[in-house]
Amino acid sequence: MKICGLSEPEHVATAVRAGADAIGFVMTRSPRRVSPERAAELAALVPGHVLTVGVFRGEDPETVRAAALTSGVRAVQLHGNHPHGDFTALKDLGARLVRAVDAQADLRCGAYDEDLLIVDAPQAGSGLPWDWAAVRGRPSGHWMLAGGLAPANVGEAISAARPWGVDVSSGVETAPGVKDSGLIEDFLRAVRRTHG
Ligand SMILES: O=C(O)c1ccccc1NCC(=O)[C@H](O)[C@H](O)COP(=O)(O)O
Repeated sequence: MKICGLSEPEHVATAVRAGADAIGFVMTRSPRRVSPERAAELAALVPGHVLTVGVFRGEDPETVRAAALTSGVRAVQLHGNHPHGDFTALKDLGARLVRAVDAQADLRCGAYDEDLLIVDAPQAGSGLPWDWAAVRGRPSGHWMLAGGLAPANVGEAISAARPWGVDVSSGVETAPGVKDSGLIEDFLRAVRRTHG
């Protein structure tokens, strides 16, 4: 269970307390953008058993590397059509590599030497639901479902796609970039309920 796009200590604390496995800091163009320095302050609040993830889209590997080192995140998530070479260039960073793509992409986790695959909506961070059932049985390895998930629909989405994990941002917000502690708790509770 990953909660993405956090920018306030209060919401980091809520996500950790409520049982998130991973927390994402968006360091690319977005209403959720935080600087690498701000991400470092937030990452320092996260205990070791929760993975901190820096989210990027379209930046070159050296920019990603610099931001990852400044922020101290333990994983980097490259969104969209990053070439295989970008993952290869970051292999020695010492961070886990996450590839986030839409359902049209190669859905084999590891095909780009990544450690984790996220299958997302065509428009990342839009909060728009998509046809989750269409990917059922297609991705291989460790993969998370994202895109339009929320407390009220995550159970249905898990049943439809059968992912290894789930990732949310807009669905735990009251406006783009404004997280809500109650919604974060509701989301994590709904996921646990689905898994019995
Ligand atoms: O959140 C953004 O604005 C964003 C911008 C650019 C690349 C990635 C971005 N977000 C990644 C995520 O938060 C999640 O992986 C996922 O897309 C969340 O989708 P949703 O729950 O529909 O907001």
